[in-house]
This record gives sequence, structure tokens and C-alpha cells, in this order.
Amino acid sequence: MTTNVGIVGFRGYSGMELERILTAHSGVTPWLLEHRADSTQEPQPIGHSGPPRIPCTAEAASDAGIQIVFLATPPEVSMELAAAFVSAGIRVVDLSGAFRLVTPENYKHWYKSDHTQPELLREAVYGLPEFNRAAVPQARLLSNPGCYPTAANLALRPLVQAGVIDLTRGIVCDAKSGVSGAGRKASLKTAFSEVTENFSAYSLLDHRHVPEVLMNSAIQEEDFSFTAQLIPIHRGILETIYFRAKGVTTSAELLDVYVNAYRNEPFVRLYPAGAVPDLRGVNRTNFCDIGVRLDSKTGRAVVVSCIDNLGKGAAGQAIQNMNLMLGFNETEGLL
Ligand SMILES: NC(=O)C1=CN([C@@H]2O[C@H](COP(=O)(O)OP(=O)(O)OC[C@H]3O[C@@H](n4cnc5c(N)ncnc54)[C@H](OP(=O)(O)O)[C@@H]3O)[C@@H](O)[C@H]2O)C=CC1
Ligand SMILES: CC(=O)N[C@@H](CCC(=O)OP(=O)(O)O)C(=O)O
Repeated sequence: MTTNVGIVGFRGYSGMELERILTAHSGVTPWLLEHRADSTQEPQPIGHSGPPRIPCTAEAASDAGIQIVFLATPPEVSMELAAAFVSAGIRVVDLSGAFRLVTPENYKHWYKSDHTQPELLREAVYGLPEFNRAAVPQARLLSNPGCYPTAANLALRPLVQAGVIDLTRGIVCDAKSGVSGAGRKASLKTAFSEVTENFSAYSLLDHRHVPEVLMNSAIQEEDFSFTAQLIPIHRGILETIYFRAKGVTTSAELLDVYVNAYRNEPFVRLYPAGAVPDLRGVNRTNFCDIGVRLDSKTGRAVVVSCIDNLGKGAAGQAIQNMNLMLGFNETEGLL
């Protein structure tokens, strides 16, 4: 007997990745929730029509016995759908930024539009299991973290908590993302000729993922500089994080902070002191790979944190959260 789960936004990049992983998951059966019948119907190979499709309504999902719905949709769409599903007693895992920022004012400031579901926003559980695993199983509305913040928070929070960053000298997070991070919808920014053999920075000083890093790693805005950049690859996020160390003098000591924090974490992999991970190592996985180097003479430190934006940055992490919500082994379907 498997549990029925639904995917809205299954034609998008995160939705497709959800379908791919959930199809191979031993405990669930995915259903596709069709939000509009006029969307392009992509041809299916003969004999491989994929999961069943039903209309994207709470009623149809209830009739199909769906327990959890994944929303791989833009934030304004997620807000409305989350309200409808939650009030029908169907749990939601939302992949958008709609429910990550705690207050409607903060949401409006960074996402430039009003929040239409302030009560649900208060109730939502932020699902970065490495930091708040205990709250995830009971969530009715699970807010899946953003891609850049996942890589940044997994790298920064243990170091801030251990007090080994000299915050008075600032942190610089130089972040690079593959083009799938911008979604599948056609745009000039992501057109092949704009992206290929190119490399560009965007959203300088006001990227909407900044507050998500600050609130989860207890860093002040004035101490954190973040720049998002687009690199000509399909998937992957690599963040190079620079700071001055405090109270530790070797790469091994800095690495030890991570070893202690992530000893029992199945999805955070640490590289030996001085060695660094790369994007190929995390491609199509739910891992976050971290490497560190500290210059003993000057105290300058560099951390490299890598994820697949569609894996640990979106669908993989959403399924890790689903596993906790449904009482499965946390790694089911993901290793
Ligand atoms: N891409 C990434 O790396 C990450 C994305 N996210 C977030 O996850 C969400 C999905 O992202 P991504 O997969 O990249 O986006 P895509 O642009 O690839 O896909 C968006 C999906 O949303 C659907 N959609 C659009 N409008 C509506 C609507 N009015 N009602 C219902 N469905 C709608 C689209 O359907 P159709 O195709 O039929 O138009 C499409 O399937 C976004 O909020 C994004 O910010 C979060 C972390 C990482
Ligand atoms: C390369 C690229 O454009 N990446 C996107 C990732 C943001 C994203 O997915 O946004 P939410 O999860 O917060 O909705 C961006 O920088 O806006």
C-alpha cells in the first residue's frame, strides 16, 4: 500500500524532478494535478504515459486520496493553492518563496507584492531538516527553502553558532547558479544565445534570498554581502564564501566544526581540510558538499558549498521533508 501524493507545476523543472524521484520512491504514488487543460501536452513515449492526471482542485485531490501536494509553482500561485488544499485537510509542501519569510511585511519588502495568506504564513514550517527536523513531521504547510539559502545556510549556520566567524569583518557569499534555477518559462535572460559563453551577475545587494540566509544563520544584513551569478550550465549552485576566522587557526579546526554539526546528517558531505567539492559531485543528488580552507597566517577563510538547485535546492529537499512528514526513512528515494 503506497501513499498518494500530488504535484502541481509538473511541467516545470522542479515539478519534473519531483515526478522523477517520486516515481522511483517505494512508499508513494505520484499524481499530476493539471492546473490548465490548455498547457502544451508534451508527447509521451508509447507505453509510458506517466502518473495519472487529475484536475488541480482540492476536491479532485481528496477524491484521489492524496495526502500531500507539492506546489512547484510561482509564489503568488502557491499562496492561493496552499490555502485551498490546507483547508481541505491536504498537507502541502511548497517549493516557492511564498511562505519562507515569517511576516507579511518582510515578504512584501523582498518579493514586491502583498501576502494574501498571512495566517498560513504564520503557521508554515520552514523545512531545512538539518536545522529543524523536529518541527517537520507535524507540518500542515511545509515551506521548502530556497536554493541559494540552502547552500549558504548549511555552510554558515554551524560556523556562526560556534563563534568562529569574525562578524565585524563581514561575510561575502559569491554564488553561482545554473540556468535551470530561473525556471523553465521562456525569458530573454535565459535564452541560449544570452547564456552560452557568458557569465553575469544579477540582483546586486537586493536578491530576495538574502533575508532567508540572515534569519536562519543569525547574521545581520550589514555583515553579509551576497551576489547571485548565472553560469552557462543547466543545473548546480556553487557558493564561495569568504570571511575572517576567529578562535580557530587551521583548516582542520574549521572542518571540525562541520564534523560535529553534521556527524549524523545523511545529506551533508564534508571534504578533507583544504580540498574542495565541485558541481559534478552533486549533480542529480540531494547532497550538499562542503570544503574549507583557512590561512593560518592571516585568518582568511574560504568555504565552498555545492548543491544541485533542483535536488537539495528544490525537489530533493522537498521529498526529504515529505519523508519526515509521512514517517518514512528520511533518505528513502534519495540515495
Ligand atoms: N528552479 C529552481 O532551481 C528552484 C525553484 N524554486 C521555486 O519553485 C517553484 C517552481 O520553480 P521552477 O520549477 O523553476 O519553475 P518553472 O518555471 O520551471 O515551472 C513553473 C510551473 O508552475 C506552473 N504554473 C505557472 N503558473 C501557474 C498557475 N497560475 N497555476 C498553476 N501552475 C502554474 C507552470 O505550469 P505550465 O508549464 O503549465 O505553465 C510550471 O509547471 C518557483 O516558485 C521557484 O521559485 C525553488 C528552488 C529552486
Ligand atoms: C538562476 C536564477 O535566476 N535563480 C533564481 C532562483 C530563485 C528561486 O528559485 O526563487 P524562489 O525559490 O525564492 O522563488 C533567482 O535568482 O531568482
